[in-house]
Amino acid sequence: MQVPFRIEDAAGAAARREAAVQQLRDETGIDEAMIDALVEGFYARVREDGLIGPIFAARIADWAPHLAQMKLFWSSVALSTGVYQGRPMPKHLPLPIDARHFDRWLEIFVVTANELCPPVAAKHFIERARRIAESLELGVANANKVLLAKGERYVRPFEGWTPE
Ligand code: HEM
Repeated sequence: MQVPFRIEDAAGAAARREAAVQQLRDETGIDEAMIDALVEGFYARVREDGLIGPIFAARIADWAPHLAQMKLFWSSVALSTGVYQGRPMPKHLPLPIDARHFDRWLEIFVVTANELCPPVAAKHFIERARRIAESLELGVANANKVLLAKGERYVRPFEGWTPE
């Protein structure tokens, strides 16, 4: 039997989503200004980094749209606002990266989050960053025909390999 669509159901769902976002804001203290500062501060450091900076530099000519996307991404990830509509996985699969790059990415992220955010917010961001980094690393390994066991890291086999 088809259930008739009711306007008040949709309104109720939207209100519940809004309340859940508000609860996350209240619990973590995270807001758009904090996300802006984190994203700007993080990528300023990334661009200076000798290992991962060149990988970004080779692909991102105009940083403004990338930073804008990353602010939406972190709003969706940290506050469940749903404002990011992209798919990060396919963007990372062709990159010349492995465990060493993910470790450096996370190292910079942890330092930046701890510096710019209060402890509860930093912890919230960092937990999510770790989880996503792990899933991206699994995906990158898979794309290179390597199936990682739980907890195993992806290290590219060719020792002389350097990021382009
Ligand atoms: C080894 C570490 C990483 C490197 C070198 C890297 C590099 C890049 C590059 C070059 C792009 C732009 C790709 C393009 O537009 O074609 C990109 C996009 C993106 N990255 Fe990463 N990334 C890394 C790790 C991560 C992690 C751990 C996260 C999340 C926690 C992340 C989130 C994103 C997102 C959301 C986008 C796509 C934004 C969009 O929709 O346009 N990245 N990354």
